[in-house]
Amino acid sequence: MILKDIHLGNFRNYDSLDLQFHPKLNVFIGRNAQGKTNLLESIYFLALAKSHRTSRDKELIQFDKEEAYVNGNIETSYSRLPLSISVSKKGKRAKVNHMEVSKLSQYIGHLNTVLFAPEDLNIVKGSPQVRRKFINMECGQISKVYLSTLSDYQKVLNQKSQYLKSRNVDRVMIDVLNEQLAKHASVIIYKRQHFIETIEKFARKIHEDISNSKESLTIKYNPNIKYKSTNEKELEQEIKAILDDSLEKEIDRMQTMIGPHRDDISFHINGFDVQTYGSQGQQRTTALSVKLAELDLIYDEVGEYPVLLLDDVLSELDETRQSHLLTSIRDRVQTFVTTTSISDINHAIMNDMSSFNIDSGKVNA
Ligand SMILES: Nc1ncnc2c1ncn2[C@@H]1O[C@H](COP(=O)(O)OP(=O)(O)OP(=O)(O)O)[C@@H](O)[C@H]1O
Repeated sequence: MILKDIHLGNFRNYDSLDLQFHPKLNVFIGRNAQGKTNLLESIYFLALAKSHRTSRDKELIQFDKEEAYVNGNIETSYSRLPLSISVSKKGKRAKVNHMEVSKLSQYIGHLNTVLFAPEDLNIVKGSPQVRRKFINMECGQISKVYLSTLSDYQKVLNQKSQYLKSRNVDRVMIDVLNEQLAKHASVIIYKRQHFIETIEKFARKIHEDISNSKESLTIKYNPNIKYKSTNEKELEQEIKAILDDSLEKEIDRMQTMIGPHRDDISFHINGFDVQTYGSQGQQRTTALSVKLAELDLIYDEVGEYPVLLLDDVLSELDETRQSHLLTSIRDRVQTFVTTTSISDINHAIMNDMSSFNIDSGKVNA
């Protein structure tokens, strides 16, 4: 999938902008606060009808203007499609092939993107909560069953928490809730395990490419419930038994203590834990590889690679890693990358890409 061009109007610090893109690599170069991330954000907005930086759409509209819009043409192996999205005080309007759609769900999904932003480093460095959120989002994208089971699990878990906080704990009720929790937990654990195996396969290959085969990445699932079962039905019974065993402790502490809401994953390079022992560059490469594995997941799902948006990743990687990243990815995936300096880009790559110099919301191609 390729984004051929884009047209912005009153979007952030861009009054009006028309750009034609390179099918492989596009580099947005500029000093701080000139509009590089704004441009990536506009592509993200064109794809998903929302920003990756803010939940308040109004921030996208240029100061003192009424409406912001982004238009673009995408090309897949079998079609060419104009997309258009705008935001004003009245809300958002989206068009596919010049036809307005009544629901944004009819709009989203035509342009697929994967974005890597500096805060994605938290997948490696952050708390288990950040990693669970990452797994939930990724698993949810490829499995509707996962999403609905997770939501059911959370509802029952909240109910159980309420019961555990009451003075006279209703054990019969908790037993019923534990049965439901065991059923949902077994599905969640199985899906997570499968997802982590899949993502590890892709991420390991990407990490190997970026590190020039010097590092071998593994991803370990660390479920909170240490189970032995080898199928989902057995697992459900095993979880129920574990929950029964923990009941007295949970009543004592007045909180739920066991289950996939306390799961985590860990990343290892050549056997060592990246969060504890990895250098900045290794942590960044790991986060990048894990996030870029999404490219392959989407390819498996829809048969086309999404476009890749890389915000401010080059400065943290040495020249070898940068050039391996850009050369291994751009032949498969149209890539957009921001950087403060052209010297960050390897010379061999510069012959086959487009660069855009960005200065106060103006662009020189
Ligand atoms: N709604 C808006 N209207 C006008 N200008 C805006 C709006 N929102 C942000 N800006 C301006 O956009 C600029 C920031 O752009 P952006 O975040 O793209 O920077 P950048 O080039 O990626 O910088 P850095 O290298 O520091 O990350 C700031 O000057 C900010 O004032």
